[in-house]
Amino acid sequence: MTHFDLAIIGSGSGNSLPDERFADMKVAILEEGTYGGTCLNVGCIPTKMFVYAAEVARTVTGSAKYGVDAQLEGVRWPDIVKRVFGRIDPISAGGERYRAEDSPNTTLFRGHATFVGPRTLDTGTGEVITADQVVIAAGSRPIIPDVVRESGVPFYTNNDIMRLPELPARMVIIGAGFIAAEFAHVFSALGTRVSLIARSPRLLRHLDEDVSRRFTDLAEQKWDVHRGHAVTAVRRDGDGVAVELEDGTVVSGDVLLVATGRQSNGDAIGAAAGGIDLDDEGRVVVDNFQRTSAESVFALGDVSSPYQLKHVANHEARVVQHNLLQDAWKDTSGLRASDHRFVPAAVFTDPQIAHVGLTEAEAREAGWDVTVKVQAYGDVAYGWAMEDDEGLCKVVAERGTGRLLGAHVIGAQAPTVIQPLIQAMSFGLTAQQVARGQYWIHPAMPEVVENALLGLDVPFE
Ligand SMILES: Cc1cc2nc3c(=O)[nH]c(=O)nc-3n(C[C@H](O)[C@H](O)[C@H](O)COP(=O)(O)OP(=O)(O)OC[C@H]3O[C@@H](n4cnc5c(N)ncnc54)[C@H](O)[C@@H]3O)c2cc1C
Ligand SMILES: NC(=O)c1ccc[n+]([C@@H]2O[C@H](COP(=O)([O-])OP(=O)(O)OC[C@H]3O[C@@H](n4cnc5c(N)ncnc54)[C@H](O)[C@@H]3O)[C@@H](O)[C@H]2O)c1
Repeated sequence: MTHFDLAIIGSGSGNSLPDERFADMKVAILEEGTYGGTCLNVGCIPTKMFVYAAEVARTVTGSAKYGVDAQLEGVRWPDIVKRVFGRIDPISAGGERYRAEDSPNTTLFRGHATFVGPRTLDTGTGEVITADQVVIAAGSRPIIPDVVRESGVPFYTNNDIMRLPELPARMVIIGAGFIAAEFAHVFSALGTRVSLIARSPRLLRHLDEDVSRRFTDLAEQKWDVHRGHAVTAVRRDGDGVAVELEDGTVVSGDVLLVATGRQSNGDAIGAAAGGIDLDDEGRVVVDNFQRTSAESVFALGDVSSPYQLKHVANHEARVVQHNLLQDAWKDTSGLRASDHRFVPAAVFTDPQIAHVGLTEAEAREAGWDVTVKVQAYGDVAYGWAMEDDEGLCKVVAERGTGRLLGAHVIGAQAPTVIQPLIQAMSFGLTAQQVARGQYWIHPAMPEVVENALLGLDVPFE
């Protein structure tokens, strides 16, 4: 049985752990799927490359209101796919080569890893290994509702939808969260008729209600949206698929995309044998230092985090990287802790959406004396330039003190527009300090943030 200093399950965020500080350690990386994990291969990066192409198409189809007449003559789907994966696949292959062939201290095991004892792993390749320290970075996988799985009808997830050989004429999407909203935008903008099935009355229902409502209204103008009903049956319909809802509606399409949430892979790593506790949802339980219940075993990213976001996985990886080099179970004084106070997220749909902190409802529920300002993109100069009648920036703060509690943006470049508010919250700046303690470039889009802050019920000089 080979012994390692460090074993890492998962080559997504786990791949970034061994840097020059680990050069003297004997490291094992265990990966069962495509090297580089979700974000690189089937998540953030390819989706945003498709989103960019979709936005180029939308710019053309929406140009007339600026007095520019243009027509979208066609979309070369195979070329779009080639552009995306022509860039990504070599990165994955290069990363794998680097670890497998060019890193003398690293051994790559290509199989499904499971704990068979404390810090003892069956690599899924016929070999069992032990390690002084283990990092579980095993990520998450799509949840497939029984009604879909048991139907036997072919369906796609984010794992394969981006490699369709041709652009489908009609697509049915089950789900109304991040992935559904992003792919609905991509395929619709490129010419597919998109039907979206939401079991809740609002799309992206976890977001602030003003944003979720605005998004739902706009989505209904572009897509065939069915809200508030569960799926009761899924069946083949010629070469395509028919999805039946509890109110009797039948929604048909050529392909079915399932986007109904993601489940931690913590349930598939033999956690009990490794002495690793899981929570009720199958996530690996970790403390602030990313330590699991098993001594010398850390976890990070989707396998243990409720956030399921790459910037969170990256942050936790930096924490684990530091803590691996300390005596983490004997002395916590030198350890780093993860900071989950203000985790932002963005949905790269149409329009883009970004948020950080509490929704208005959450802030009121938590007992804050809340002041809120909703500022329309269309009320600032850059919004005029864009003829924008969709976007808004909502800021939630404590009345009087100006303590920032949350920010919610829907509109062009929302993930960029919101960044000053993420920064302000992270560094403890008040609404007054952010609004009046700096210049805001005129007439740039962030003026929508400045005006939202100035509209709060807090004292400005
Ligand atoms: C379609 C989509 C779009 C997304 N877009 C964004 C975005 O725009 N911004 C953002 O912040 N986040 C986004 N995310 C979320 C982001 O991709 C994840 O939060 C992030 O990739 C998680 O990283 P990780 O390292 O925890 O897991 P992963 O990257 O999933 O890595 C886990 C690896 O472990 C391997 N593995 C699992 N179990 C085992 C085992 N037992 N043995 C061996 N190997 C194993 C898997 O094959 C995988 O390669 C998106 C996700 C999806 C699905
Ligand atoms: N831009 C980004 O940062 C980004 C993009 C994509 C994914 N992600 C991450 O990946 C995670 C997973 O994305 P997702 O969209 O699959 O999950 P999600 O949690 O965002 O949305 C799941 C959706 O599926 C619905 N749903 C669940 N079970 C259902 C069922 N049985 N029938 C019908 N509808 C059902 C839910 O009501 C919800 O609308 C996200 O939560 C996010 O953390 C992030």
